[in-house]
Amino acid sequence: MGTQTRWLVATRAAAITDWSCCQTFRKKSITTTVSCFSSTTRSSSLSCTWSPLTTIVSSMSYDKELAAAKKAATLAARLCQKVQKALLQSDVHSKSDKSPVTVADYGSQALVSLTLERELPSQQFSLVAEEDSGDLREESGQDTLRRITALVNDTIANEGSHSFSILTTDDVLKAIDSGKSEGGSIGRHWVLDPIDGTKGFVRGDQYAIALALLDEGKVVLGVLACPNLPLATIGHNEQHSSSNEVGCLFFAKVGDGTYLQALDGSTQTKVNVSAVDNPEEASFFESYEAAHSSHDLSSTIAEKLGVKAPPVRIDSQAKYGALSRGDGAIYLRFPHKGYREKIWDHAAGSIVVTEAGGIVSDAAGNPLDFSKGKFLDVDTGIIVTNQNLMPSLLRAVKESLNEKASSL
Ligand SMILES: Nc1ncnc2c1ncn2[C@@H]1O[C@H](COP(=O)(O)OS(=O)(=O)O)[C@@H](OP(=O)(O)O)[C@H]1O
Ligand SMILES: [Mg+2]
Ligand SMILES: [Mg+2]
Ligand SMILES: [Mg+2]
Repeated sequence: MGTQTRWLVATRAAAITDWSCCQTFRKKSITTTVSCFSSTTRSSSLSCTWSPLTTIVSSMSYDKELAAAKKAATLAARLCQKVQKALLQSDVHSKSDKSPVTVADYGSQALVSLTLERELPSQQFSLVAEEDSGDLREESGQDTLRRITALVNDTIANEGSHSFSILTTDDVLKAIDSGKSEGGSIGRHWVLDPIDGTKGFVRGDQYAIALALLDEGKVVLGVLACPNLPLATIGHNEQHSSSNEVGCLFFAKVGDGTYLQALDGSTQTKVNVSAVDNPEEASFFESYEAAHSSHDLSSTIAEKLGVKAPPVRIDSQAKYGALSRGDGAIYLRFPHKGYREKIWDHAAGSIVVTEAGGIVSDAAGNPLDFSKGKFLDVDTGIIVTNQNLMPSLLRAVKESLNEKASSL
């Protein structure tokens, strides 16, 4: 069975998997040794320079923050699983930009925001998140708001924790709206995509709850909960579990590597990006939705590079997670003209990949800058790969973009 077919089988199987089994919610104390990056440990042909600020940032432990983020993302994943299993057409709405939003996007955002505030009570809380409560405050949004409130209360009740009292619709609106921060280069900001890949979620395919922390404009930790992603590696690398289990939690902290554990909290494994250096042996990821990334351009780049395998198309930052454990070696993302990338679509994914030894840059080889507010201003697109392949990937991207420009 080809890689892509296996993916489709795995993701379809994931969608029909019964998730009613109880997930243990263990509070783990994470004992980690924080090491500082030096330019030699992450050397590459790209300008991956680590400023003194980065050194200061990487010397902090962020242990409490990571534990809170894992808890928040896991809880939100449970809510999403419940909704995806029983998704009703009436649960899916259109935002003003015509993109879909569901009760689970709102519920996930409310739960993450409430959990972070509860777990880190002494810290000033700033959250940059995708959703806002505007539509839920309209008369027409009242039923949906009640449904979201019930979902959030149910999920908290099933957790068995008594530290939340029953939430009202107002509490839920406030929790959603605490995601209105603008971010920036000063202080700490959480960055949340409550469901990344909403289209995939609605289709019954891949999606991710993506949560990251910025400190002075740098991503210092990231968590990606991917409830439908098989725990077993897909593609050629068979070093991970060979079970049919789905539900991955990837997490990374600056200077400390990237780890993967099952969403039910099983033992964690350190992961690394693929070390492949021959493009003929590499496979690449791209958006499932052709409207989100030019499949034609990716195909030209892959051909120039010498990649033989067909693209692996999956929704959401699950692509970053899969790449961080070596399922594929390249991720190409070329949005169509006029689209501006948002920080919540890449913050968690980028640290998950870089801490696993990979490189994330724009199409010109510049590192992504998360310090400018909600938007990521990237040159043309985003490319991700390992250190071996990046120089030739950059050349292939440059040539393909030049050819495209001269053909217009
Ligand atoms: N036109 C356009 N171009 C590029 N990107 C867009 C566009 N429209 C939306 N989005 C963003 O894409 C996010 C989904 O991520 P992916 O593209 O990786 O997923 S997919 O495979 O296409 O489903 C998706 O994230 P969610 O809204 O969280 O699902 C959007 O932020
Ligand atoms: Mg998104
Ligand atoms: Mg989203
Ligand atoms: Mg969206």
